[in-house]
Amino acid sequence: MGNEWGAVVVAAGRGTRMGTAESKQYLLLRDKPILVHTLETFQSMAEIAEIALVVGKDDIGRCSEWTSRYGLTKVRAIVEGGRERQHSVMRGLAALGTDWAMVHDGVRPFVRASSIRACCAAAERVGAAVLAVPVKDTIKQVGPDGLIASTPDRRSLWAIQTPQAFRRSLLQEALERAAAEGFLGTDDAMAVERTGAPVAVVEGDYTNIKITTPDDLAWAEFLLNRRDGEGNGA
Ligand SMILES: Nc1ccn([C@@H]2O[C@H](COP(=O)(O)OP(=O)(O)OP(=O)(O)O)[C@@H](O)[C@H]2O)c(=O)n1
Ligand SMILES: C[C@](O)(CO)[C@H](O)COP(=O)(O)O
Repeated sequence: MGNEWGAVVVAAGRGTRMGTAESKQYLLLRDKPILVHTLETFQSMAEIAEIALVVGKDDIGRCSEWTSRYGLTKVRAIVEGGRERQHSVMRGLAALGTDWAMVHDGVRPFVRASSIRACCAAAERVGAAVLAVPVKDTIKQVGPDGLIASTPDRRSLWAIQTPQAFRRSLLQEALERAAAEGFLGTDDAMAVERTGAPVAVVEGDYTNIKITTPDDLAWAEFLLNRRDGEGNGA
């Protein structure tokens, strides 16, 4: 990781699967909102020059207040998100000034600094890289009839996480092309993959969970206590 990096942290989702009145990225994990835990890891890394935070329009005010309260000086822009995650990423990217950009979910507070570094280093070699872990379960493709259609070879299956790291121009052009062609991906790499450019997969770890459903909150408390005993992997 030899270049200066910017990070887009997307947190403009509504958290419908969590089912809480408060959006999940603002739920307290011990003493601080989940989003603040996430931002602190990026803030702490010398290689990261700036952060573009993407949130809902009505949350810009409180996020701005938190950046002061928690010393998140690298948050250079807080921008309003879009309808889908991909739209939010595009808006965040437009607010970054660096030639290298990574995208991270605001609801993945347990990513390790060492994993971020490994992902960015791979992107510097290949142009694009994502963090991921090998799947542990057997995965089936299931048809609309509820019957198994196929069983892909597990050795080639990885569960994809964030951050996803890119030469900024590569991601920007890929996202613009996806938008022009009406393509919506569930992660950032998908836009790049469809241009034919290579994307490296970097093994991360299973604790980099995306807080998605209520069960994940108990797991998050456990991981936070454990991390306090270990440091954040810097
Ligand atoms: N229009 C959107 C949708 C999602 N996200 C962000 O993308 C990340 C991953 O999305 P997900 O876990 O699916 O979050 P939500 O969309 O909030 O959840 P749900 O799908 O349950 O509504 C989250 O940090 C979320 O805030 C975003 O910035 N803009
Ligand atoms: C980008 C991502 O976190 C990779 O696992 C995931 O695809 C986001 O998907 P979601 O549908 O927004 O949860």
